Amino acid sequence: MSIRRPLIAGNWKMNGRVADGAWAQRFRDSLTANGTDILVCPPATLLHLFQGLFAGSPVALGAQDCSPEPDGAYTGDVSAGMLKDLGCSHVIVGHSERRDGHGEGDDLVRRKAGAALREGLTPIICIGEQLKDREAGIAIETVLAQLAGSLPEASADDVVIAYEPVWAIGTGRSAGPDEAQEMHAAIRAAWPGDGAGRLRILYGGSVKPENVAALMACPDIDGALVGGASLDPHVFARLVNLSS
Ligand SMILES: O=C(CO)COP(=O)(O)O
Repeated sequence: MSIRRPLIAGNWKMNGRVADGAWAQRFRDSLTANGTDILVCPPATLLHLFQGLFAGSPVALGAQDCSPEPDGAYTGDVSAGMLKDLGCSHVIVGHSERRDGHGEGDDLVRRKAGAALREGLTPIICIGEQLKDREAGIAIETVLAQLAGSLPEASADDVVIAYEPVWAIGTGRSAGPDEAQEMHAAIRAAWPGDGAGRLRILYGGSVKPENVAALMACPDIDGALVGGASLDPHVFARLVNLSS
């Protein structure tokens, strides 16, 4: 069991319509009181709607990506300041679906995280190895190299790290608690400077109500970044309720 306050974050990815606003009330109605921080990251198109729906609730709002630049002539991009304006407290950066699908590298991820920090947002910096890296026995060094390249200068209180092994995302094949714990401990040990004990490290990749408790029982797993299982309000609430 982690000594840090748990954080469960839902990443809706490119899913959701305005008509899904009813999700918020169903989710809130299914939550039981507990000591877990809760974050929902809908697509950018729904942030304004969900800002209103989560007002006065324990559910925080996050975005799935941001520009590394401040406002300006960047067609199609969304700045960290715009996300702050919509009530976001967090933003995911460096998700593997952006690294692999959009060619984003560590340097860009670090600049995005820096832009988030400058606006007072908490970046959730995603790192994780491919299956070929794990099979080659270089999972830990691969992930620690990503961490070193993706991390802006920051206090451990101001960022969240999400370890998401690419082979576990959307596959139904979660890392086992021992595999995940080993990586989380390595990430914490590699944290530069002091404050490593305060750093929150989330696990992501096929987290479900059925496996969340075993993952959360690990000392260095402080929460989860949840994709598919966050789309159903009752399933996600059950997962949150089981996390602390
Ligand atoms: O990518 C993820 C969260 O960011 C994990 O997705 P799944 O939970 O659908 O495997």
